[in-house]
Amino acid sequence: MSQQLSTSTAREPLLEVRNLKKHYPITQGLLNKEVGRVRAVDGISFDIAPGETVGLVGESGCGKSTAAESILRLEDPTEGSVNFDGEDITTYNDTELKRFRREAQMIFQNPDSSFDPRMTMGESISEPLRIHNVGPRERRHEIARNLLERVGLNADDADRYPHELSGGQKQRVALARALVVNPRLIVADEPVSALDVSVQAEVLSLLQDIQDEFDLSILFISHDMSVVREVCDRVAVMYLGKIVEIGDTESLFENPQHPYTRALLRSIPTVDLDSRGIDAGLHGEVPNPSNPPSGCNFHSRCPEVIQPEGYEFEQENWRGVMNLRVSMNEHGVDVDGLREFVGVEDDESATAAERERMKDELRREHDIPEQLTSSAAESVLDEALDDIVRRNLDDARSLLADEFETVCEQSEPDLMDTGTGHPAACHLHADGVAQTIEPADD
Ligand SMILES: Nc1ncnc2c1ncn2[C@@H]1O[C@H](COP(=O)(O)OP(=O)(O)OP(=O)(O)O)[C@@H](O)[C@H]1O
Repeated sequence: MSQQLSTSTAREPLLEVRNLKKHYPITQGLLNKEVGRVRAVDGISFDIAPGETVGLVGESGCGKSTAAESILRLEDPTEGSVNFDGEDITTYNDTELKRFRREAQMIFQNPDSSFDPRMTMGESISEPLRIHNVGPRERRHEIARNLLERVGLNADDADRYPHELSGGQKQRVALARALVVNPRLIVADEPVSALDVSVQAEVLSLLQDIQDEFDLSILFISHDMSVVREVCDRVAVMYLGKIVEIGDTESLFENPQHPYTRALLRSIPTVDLDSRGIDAGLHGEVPNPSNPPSGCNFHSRCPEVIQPEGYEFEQENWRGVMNLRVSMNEHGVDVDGLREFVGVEDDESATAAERERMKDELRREHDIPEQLTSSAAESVLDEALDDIVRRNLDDARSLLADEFETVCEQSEPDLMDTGTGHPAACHLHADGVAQTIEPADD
C-alpha cells in the first residue's frame, strides 16, 4: 500500500504532508565539507482535515519538533511538499509566507519563554495584529480583552505581566495569542508537558472547546501517549524521523500494530504499582539519526525482532543475542574491561575457566541466558563468544551475521496493510496478517 493512500484522512484535507525530509548537514574543516547528515525527519507523509486533531508521538529525539518546524517553514525542508489548502508552501516567497503564517500558528511547550517579560498580556496577544497591520491600537486591545475571556481568563488580565501569571494561565494566553489572527491550523508542540497534571487537563479541555468553536485543525505533538489518546482523532507514531504507524486513535490504541507503538503503550505509567514503569516498554536510547541502524531503524531495540530462518529461539533469548550484535556493531566490546573484571593479568595467562567467566559476563551484560534453548543456536553463540574473548572480533561479528541475520536488519519496511484498517511499517505484516496482541493496560 502506498504511504500516500494509507496516511490520508477520509475528508478533503487542509494540510497534506508528502515525503517531508529535514536533514542537517554535519560539516568539517575550513571548507565546511559535508561528512554526514542528521536525518531528523526522513520522509513523512500524512494529512490533517479541517477540524481534525492529529497527534505526532514518539520519544525525545524522534524528530517531532523538526517535523513541526518544517511544516510551518520555520525550517526549510530538505525534500518533500507541504500542501496547505491546496498550495505547496515549500515554494512560497516571503509575502506568501507572511500570509500563510496568519493561517498556521504554533504553540510551544514552555509558556515562560514565549512571552516578552516587558509586555503586558494584552500587548503580547495583540502583537501579531500589529505586525499584520490590523486595526487601530484601541481596537487591537479590545480584541485581546475579548480573547482572554474566550480562553477562560479575565479581560482585565490584559494589563498584567507574564510574571504575575501561573504556567497554566500563560498557556491560555499563548492560545489566545495564536487565535488572534484567526488561524485554520494550530501546531501545538508539547503544549501541556511543562504544566502540573491538574492544570494539564484544564488546558487540554480548553483546546478542545476552542477547536470546536473555531473549527481548527490541530497538529498535536507529544511524547505522552495518554495525553494523545485524550485529544487526538488520529495518531502518527514517529521513530527516528519516520512514521512507523498511523491510524484512528481508538484503532491504534486498541490494536497497536508496530512493536514500537506497543512498547510506548506499555511505558504509560499506571496506577497499578506492580506493573508500573518503563521497564515493560523500551530499553536503551533512540539511536543517533546521523547513523541510523540498517533495515528497520527500530531493530536495535525491538522486543519483537523477527528470528532468523532455521533457528528456534525463545524471543527473549533471541533479543539477548541481538543485543550483543548491536553493541558489537555500534561500539565494539571492551575485552580489556572483561579481562579486568575476572581478574586476569593478560590474555596469554588466561585459563580456560577464566575465559568461560568472561563469556558468562558477556552473556549477563546482554541479557543472554547461560544456555540458549536452541542447541544449534547455542553452539554458534558459544563459538562467537569464544572469538570475542580471544579478541577475534571480526570473526565473531561475521559468524553471528552469517548465522543470525534477520530481515529486520536487511530491509526497511514501508507502511503496509495490517488487516486492522490502519497501516504500520513492520516486517511482521509482510504477509498482510494482523498481529493480534492484548491491548496494553492504561
Ligand atoms: N539544528 C539542528 N542541527 C542538527 N541536529 C538537529 C538540529 N535540530 C534537531 N536536531 C537533531 O534532530 C533529531 C530530532 O530532534 P527533534 O527536536 O526534532 O526531536 P523531538 O522528537 O522533537 O525531541 P524533543 O521532544 O526532545 O524535542 C535529534 O537527534 C536532534 O538532536
